[in-house]
Amino acid sequence: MIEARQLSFRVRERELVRSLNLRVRPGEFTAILGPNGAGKSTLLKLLCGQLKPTTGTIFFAGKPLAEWSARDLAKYRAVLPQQSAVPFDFTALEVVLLGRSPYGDAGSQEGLAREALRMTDSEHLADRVVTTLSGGELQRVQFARVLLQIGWRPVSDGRCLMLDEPISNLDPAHQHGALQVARNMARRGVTVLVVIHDLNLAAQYADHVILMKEGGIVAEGAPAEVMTAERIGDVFSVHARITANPLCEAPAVFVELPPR
Ligand SMILES: Nc1ncnc2c1ncn2[C@@H]1O[C@H](COP(=O)(O)OP(=O)(O)OP(=O)(O)O)[C@@H](O)[C@H]1O
Repeated sequence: MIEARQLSFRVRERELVRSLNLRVRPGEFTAILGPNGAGKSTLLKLLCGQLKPTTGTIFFAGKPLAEWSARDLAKYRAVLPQQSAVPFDFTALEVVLLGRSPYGDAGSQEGLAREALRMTDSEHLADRVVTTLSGGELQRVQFARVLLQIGWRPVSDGRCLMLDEPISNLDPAHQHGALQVARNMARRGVTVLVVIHDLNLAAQYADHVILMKEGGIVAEGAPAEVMTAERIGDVFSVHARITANPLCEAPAVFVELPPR
């Protein structure tokens, strides 16, 4: 469970996140949506502790973030940033094993690391040097690393998986594969928070969506409640139409640019 109260982040005179209050619940897949520059990544960086808020407090499992030790925090929440630094010359398996660093047992967890790679359809990449991987392959390997960090056994402590655009480099099959894994993690009790640009995939996989604009939350709730044509049109500066997705019980969003 993640909670933020009166969260703000200011750089010089600009408020990138403005007085946000939010709760991200365990057992749910929560998607953060919004246009470029809305503050989604900044919010995620604040929530995971990478940035220090200008005002406000963040709680993990009811305890203020400032009171968590770095090691306990690393066991409680795993973060996949938009761009992860690639350790020079590491193999994919070694990168995934970095997910066990907080536990100090990477040497004995090769089997689990291979399972994490399997979950992201990347087991065949295990012995490849990561600097030679394609963008999508590397993104799947990094996803496997955070899966190993948080684990996939059912949990009752609401530990968190925080993913910033985890499917930006993936083909459609792997996009669905990664989002299915994230949803399955939520079903096992994990608090799953995902920044995502694809409105239709968000509608299909998220239990709860948070729609951001200019550093604030415009609306949040179930996808069908939040993703109205008027709201999507306003937030993204487009003409939007919403219909039923023929493949599942989710809204399907179509947009075009308004005439100039
Ligand atoms: N350190 C900084 N100094 C000044 N401006 C910043 C800083 N960090 C972020 N910004 C600005 O704050 C705004 C929000 O950035 P953020 O990365 O959170 O947006 P985002 O919603 O994740 O966008 P995108 O969809 O493009 O990834 C942007 O306009 C960005 O240029």
